[in-house]
Amino acid sequence: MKIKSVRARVYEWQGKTVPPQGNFCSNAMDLLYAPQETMSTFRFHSWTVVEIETDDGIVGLGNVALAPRIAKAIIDEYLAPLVIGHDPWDYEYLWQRMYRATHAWGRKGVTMAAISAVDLAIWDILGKSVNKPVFKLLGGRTKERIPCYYSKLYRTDLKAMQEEAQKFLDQGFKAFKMRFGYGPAHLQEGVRENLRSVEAVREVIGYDCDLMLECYMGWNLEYARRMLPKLEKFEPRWLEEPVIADDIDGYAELSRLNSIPISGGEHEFSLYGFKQLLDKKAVSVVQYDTNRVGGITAAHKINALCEAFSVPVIPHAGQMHNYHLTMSTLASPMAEYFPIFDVEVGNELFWYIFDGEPVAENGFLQLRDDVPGLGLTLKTEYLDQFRIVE
Ligand SMILES: O=C(O)C(=O)C[C@@H](O)CO
Ligand SMILES: [Mg+2]
Repeated sequence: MKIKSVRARVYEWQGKTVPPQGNFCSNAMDLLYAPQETMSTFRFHSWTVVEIETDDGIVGLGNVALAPRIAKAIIDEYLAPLVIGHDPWDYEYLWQRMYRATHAWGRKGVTMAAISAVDLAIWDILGKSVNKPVFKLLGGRTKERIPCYYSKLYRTDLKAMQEEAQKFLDQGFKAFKMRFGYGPAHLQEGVRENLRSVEAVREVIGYDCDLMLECYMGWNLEYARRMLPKLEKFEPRWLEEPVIADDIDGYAELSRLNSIPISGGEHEFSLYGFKQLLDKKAVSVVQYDTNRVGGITAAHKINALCEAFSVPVIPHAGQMHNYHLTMSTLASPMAEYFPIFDVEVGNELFWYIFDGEPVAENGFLQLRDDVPGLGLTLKTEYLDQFRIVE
């Protein structure tokens, strides 16, 4: 079997968009002085879809959601020629070809995300070629089904957040992730607002459920140091990305305080990036995303590393490309789950592009044994609401 063609297309959402409310999520731009801009950078309304076809007619599907037009250009210009004509079963060799050929200017960020998309499509081909779901090629079923946590609860008014939490508590979720709306620029008033929001959500879900707190890199080390003791009483399962991804020493320092488990990794890349995080004991939970970190070839290795460090892997975003690794990895106890909503920030966009994503039931996800590959197909229902860049 040989790879015959690689096609990368960008799906750009043109349909109805719900404007995010309030200070919906702190983020790295918050430390700058123009707050209206900080929110406008926070959108993920397009996606790159990669289809790789083999000479025996199998089509594998991969995807990447970081800087989609740039990712497409990297795939078209650099990565496709490196894999065309090769046997997809030589996936490690192909991965190293892509990684090493782009190493001078790639390594992290959008290049690694583009490599991830090609690698995902290759793994989809492998599964389809032997009629097995990808998780069966990675170690098989380590759990009957995958526990997942509800991930939305953007910072709007507290009543609305409470109603949202109640609705999904009633649907059987036992774990929730909420977003902080405020950071250092919002001074003491923002500190109070942040605490109020956690209190409001805890009031609804109680203390028998897990609660995760997302900063999305919108704090700094000093602010995080001040916030940790104030948050302890709410018993968070983890505090996520309190500082920018490059401040690994900052993560390590916060982790050493032994106050609240610190999580991170959704903006880290490659086996080496995670080795650094683990060596420095920077995080208590690893959150790579397979469509950023280097695809399944890289994520599978990172899982082994995390197992050896006894650090759980709970990938960013959920979605099929991550669920197969979670299912096949004992070190991965749970998945993130973006619920189906109208398009807002864009975390929900994959529901509009793909068919085959499992819907959570009572806080659990199931993968089917009888669907080969990654289990996704392209949806046609919303096609007229996307601009497709060929
Ligand atoms: O789901 C997460 O962990 C994210 O960081 C998603 C991002 O959109 C912030 O909510
Ligand atoms: Mg996050």
